[in-house]
Amino acid sequence: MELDIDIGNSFLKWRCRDGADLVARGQVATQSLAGSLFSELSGFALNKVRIGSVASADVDTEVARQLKDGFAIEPVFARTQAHGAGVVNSYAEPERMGVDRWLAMVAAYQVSGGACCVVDCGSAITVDWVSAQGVHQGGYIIPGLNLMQDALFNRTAKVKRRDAVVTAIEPGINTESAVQNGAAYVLAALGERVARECEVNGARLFICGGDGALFAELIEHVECLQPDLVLDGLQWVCEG
Ligand SMILES: Nc1ncnc2c1ncn2[C@@H]1O[C@H](COP(=O)(O)OP(=O)(O)OP(=O)(O)O)[C@@H](O)[C@H]1O
Ligand SMILES: CC(C)(CO)[C@@H](O)C(=O)NCCC(=O)O
Ligand SMILES: [K+]
Repeated sequence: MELDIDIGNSFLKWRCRDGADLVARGQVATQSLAGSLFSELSGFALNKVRIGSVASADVDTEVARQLKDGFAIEPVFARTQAHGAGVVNSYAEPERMGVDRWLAMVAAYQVSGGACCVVDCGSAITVDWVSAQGVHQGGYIIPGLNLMQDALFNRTAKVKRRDAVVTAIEPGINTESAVQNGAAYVLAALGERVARECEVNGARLFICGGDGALFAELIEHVECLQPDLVLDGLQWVCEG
């Protein structure tokens, strides 16, 4: 059985498979990893554990410790490459690129076999462009929906966080809805631009991340949702 783990700044996501069959999956806040992370898997024999992490070294150490104690296995940590699985990185210092971006790009290119764009709507929103030849054209790193709102709550005197409202795209009629819908509006505008550029460039769009479903709905491209893109990339980057 193989366990794949994607550790982001907000959440750790994991998926355990036996061949092509899904055994179990889960998600836990990155801030609260103490305790037992993979209790559903206790008693199972894990043959392989692959991790892609953009969290702190302390977080990685804690996850590795739990895997060693619970399953007597050493995980393989994926690293961002200069090139691999048909994709060439644009960074002069590839190790500085978040491995989640690299994993998602590699998985997207493996699926599309042509030009593609990955939008990962997590703690941060990242947009990455890959050419038909697999060359990374570059990307964008943008504060995610929560971070956009936190910036306002933390850096203004009168915009205060109160109860969250249901996110919608309409102009807000109080502070809460103006802030929350403002973030959704930015996301929708970004999405419209990305979708247009995908059409012009003949690039296939891939959407993932905690706010990926919202993003896909806002731009009416739910067929582009690939929630496991980062996890999917692990098999290529750890074995390619
Ligand atoms: N139940 C939820 N609780 C908290 N955030 C949520 C929830 N559902 C969706 N989100 C959104 O999902 C985002 C986190 O998504 P995701 O798990 O993909 O991020 P991450 O991989 O941890 O982040 P990153 O890779 O950018 O460090 C949050 O910023 C928030 O906007
Ligand atoms: C941008 C995030 C936080 C998105 O998860 C992650 O990919 C990261 O920490 N990247 C490092 C900086 C970079 O990718 O250039
Ligand atoms: K992520």
